[in-house]
Amino acid sequence: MTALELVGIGHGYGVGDRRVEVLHDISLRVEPGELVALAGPSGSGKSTLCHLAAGIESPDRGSATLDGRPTAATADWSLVAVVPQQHGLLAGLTVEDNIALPAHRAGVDPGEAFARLTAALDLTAFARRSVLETSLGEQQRVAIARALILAPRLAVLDEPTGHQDDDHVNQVIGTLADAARAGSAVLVATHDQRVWEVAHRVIRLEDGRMLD
Ligand SMILES: Nc1ncnc2c1ncn2[C@@H]1O[C@H](COP(=O)(O)OP(=O)(O)OP(=O)(O)O)[C@@H](O)[C@H]1O
Repeated sequence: MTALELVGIGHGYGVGDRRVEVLHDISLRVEPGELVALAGPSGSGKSTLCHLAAGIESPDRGSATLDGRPTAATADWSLVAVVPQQHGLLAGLTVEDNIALPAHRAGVDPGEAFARLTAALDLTAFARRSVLETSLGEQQRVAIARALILAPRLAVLDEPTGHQDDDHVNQVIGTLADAARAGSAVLVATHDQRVWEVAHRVIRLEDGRMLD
């Protein structure tokens, strides 16, 4: 069964003279176990499509569904987990509390997944530190670990290698590939060719339209 299904998506911002149409007639499926990369120039609409796919916003036209339900109605990290460009971490919490938050909210023991993800993403050494005392690259990996801790049905990640050096890029890519192998549908907006190379498919956007 298709996990994520986007059908005829159109979306824009603003009203009247200031209205900007950003996405035009986007249809896309991401199956469980599939890693799909979303490529395209700056401003082509990748982040907007991520927001719609993850249900952060509802599309003006068309539909975005996960297992047949609008993603916008899904406030459950085991179904849809997101790594936004700004990471969205809770500044008052430690690294480990940020990562474990979805598990704690769901009443699930973060145990094995927490240990696996913190090791895979090189986060173990400073797990007890406040996220305010970590680098941007470390914060990005914390957000990735948090998104994957409940092995979500759908993970949507916006430029998840953007703040990483080569070694950590490889760790991030390996972690995303593992998540897909474990059955998540993974959608990644990225300029990073190294992510395109491991993706099952690369979808290209230009001026808000999908290229063939
Ligand atoms: N809240 C908003 N209000 C008005 N315009 C917006 C808003 N958010 C995005 N846009 C515009 O929508 C277009 C697509 O933006 P989007 O962030 O989706 O592109 P992107 O492909 O992710 O770019 P980048 O690679 O630079 O992150 C851009 O022209 C942008 O200026």
